[in-house]
Order: sequence, then C-alpha cells, then structure tokens
Amino acid sequence: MDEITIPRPDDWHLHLRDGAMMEGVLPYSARDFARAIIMPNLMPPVVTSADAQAYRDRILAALPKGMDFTPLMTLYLTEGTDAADVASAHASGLVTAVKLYPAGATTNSSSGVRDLDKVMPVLEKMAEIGMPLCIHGEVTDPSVDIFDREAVFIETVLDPLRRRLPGLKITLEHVTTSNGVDYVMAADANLAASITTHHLMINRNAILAGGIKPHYYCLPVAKRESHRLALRKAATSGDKRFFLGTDSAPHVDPLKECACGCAGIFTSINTLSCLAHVFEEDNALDKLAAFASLNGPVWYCLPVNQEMVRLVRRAAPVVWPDKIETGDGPVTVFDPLLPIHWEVA
Ligand SMILES: NC(=O)N[C@@H](CC(=O)O)C(=O)O
Ligand SMILES: [Zn+2]
Ligand SMILES: [Zn+2]
Repeated sequence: MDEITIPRPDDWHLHLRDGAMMEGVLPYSARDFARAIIMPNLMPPVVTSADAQAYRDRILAALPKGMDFTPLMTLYLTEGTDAADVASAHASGLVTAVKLYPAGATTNSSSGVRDLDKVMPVLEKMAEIGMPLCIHGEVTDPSVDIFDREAVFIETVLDPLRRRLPGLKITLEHVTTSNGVDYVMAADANLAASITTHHLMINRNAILAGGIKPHYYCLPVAKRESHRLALRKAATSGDKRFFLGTDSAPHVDPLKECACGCAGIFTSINTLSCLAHVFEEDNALDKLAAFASLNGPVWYCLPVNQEMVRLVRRAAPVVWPDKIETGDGPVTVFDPLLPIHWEVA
C-alpha cells in the first residue's frame, strides 16, 4: 500500500509549554492534529479553572491564522484542588480531564500529589460526573529502580485506586511496559492507555548504547526491547483501549545537553510519518486510524473528526530539520534512527 486515508488524528497527550516555546511548537501540532489534550505542567501549573481558561486563551492567541486546532484543557491535580471548581470546569466544557502527577515523578511535578487520601474527594466527584483522570504512572520512591517504576506504580498505586473507586475513568498515560499493556487489557472497564510515538520506535539502547544520548531521554524512560514489542502489539491491534498520545515534550537543547538533562522528546513534527512507518512494518496500516483517530474520541466521548487526511509513501525518505528554532532556543527533533518514507500529503 502506498497511501492511506484516515480521519484527521488527535493527540491525547501533548506539552505545548507557554510563551515563545509554545509559539514555536504549536504550528506543528496544529498542522497534523485536530485536537490535543494539553498537559498542565507549566511553571506554575494549570491548577484552577481560571488558570485553564487563561492558558486556553493564550494557546488560541498563538495559533497561526487559518489553522484549525482545538486545545482540550486539563487541570493539574494538587492536594489543594477544589472538587467544585473541577466539576464546574468540566460541566462548562472548558476542561476535559484532570492530570495526576505523583509529586516529583517528572518535569514540573513538584506540586503534584504525595498522599492520594488528600485528593479522594476530587476523585470521587470525578467518578460521579464521568470525568477522566490522566495519570503519569510512576512511583517516585528513590529505592525503586527507574526501569521498574511504572510496573510498581500499577501494583501499588493504580490497582488499589481502581479497587477503591471502580467508577473512576482512568487514562494510564504514556504506557511503556508489557506490565502496563497487560494490566489495561485485563481491566473490564474504565481504563485505557495512551502510547507515545517514540516508545513504539526506540528501546533503552537508544539512550545508552554507544554514548549517552540525551535526546532519547524521556519519562517514563524507554524500557528493554520486549516491552517495546508489547507496546507495538497493543497499538497495532486496534484495541479500543489504546490510542496515540505523543507526549511531545520540547525542551531547548541546552537543557537537554548538560550534566542533568531534562526528560522529554519533541515528536509533534514527525509523529504521523513515524506512525505510518510503524504500522506498515507490522502489516497493520488498516489499524492506524483506530490508534490515531478513532479510539481516543470514543474514550473521551467526543466525535471523530470529519475531515480526512492522506498519508503517502514516497520513494525517497522524508526529511525534517534536525532542530526547530523557537524564541526560547533550538529544540532537537526526534530522530527515529531509520529512513521514513511516509508523509502527510
Ligand atoms: N515525558 C517527559 O519526559 N517529559 C514531560 C513530562 C511527562 O510527560 O512526564 C515534560 O513535561 O517534559
Ligand atoms: Zn508524564
Ligand atoms: Zn507528558
């Protein structure tokens, strides 16, 4: 097959940042995606409905004229979050989901949750109104090996939470392990997972073999090959519980290429090309629409996009810039480490 037409995709996990960085990266998402769930881990985070309204206004103001893109806002859950504010933000359509960051788990997560008991009233309210909780699923206990933090989170935090509040709809974000895939598949209701582009394409060798490669470092960190293969199988299966969340997470190069580099990979510019490659490789191009365009809207109770996009396989590999320039500085683009022939027509 040399071309495929699918409903315009959405990105169910995106970091747009703010200010000059947002202006630099937003056009790439708006070019290829109709909607995106916008992560709230700004400095300071997007905590209240007023924060979300102001951030949404800034995104729409930064959107180049003529581009059609809908930011779906999230609230950053803190131990001080007000359940009534969350509920009214959801009822008005301003906010799609709430995001749970275990405090200290990832970039700008220090205001996150330390004690789940403290946020139970908010979670109970969300279960009552059918509002999804998006979770960065890693424990932060320094004694837990970084490659095990997702699996341990599922066992010690996620599973108990789901037993305590079975009515709560949960998205396990950027799942990276076979443990995560198996756990989602075994659930009978109220659980789904997003999968990133890069976790379908790289394993931990990309970060650590032949020298340390900071542009492949993200959280959750890429795991061993068997886990990548499990993610590939889930994504290309068409199973409704798995959908695309790029987790495109731009950081300027000086903050990646240093003694303590930030976690995050910038993929919004080449995600659709990379995904077409992955699905073609697995003889599953017929499942690309499910993963990128259909399963997410069903989970988030939104309509599938009406517009169609065509992806075409070119004879020559497609090229992207190595970096994009933003007002904050250069941001390195994800290099999938193989020639990719697919592009959006
Ligand atoms: N994924 C990452 O490696 N980084 C994200 C945070 C996150 O999604 O955990 C970021 O904000 O930079
Ligand atoms: Zn995360
Ligand atoms: Zn993220």
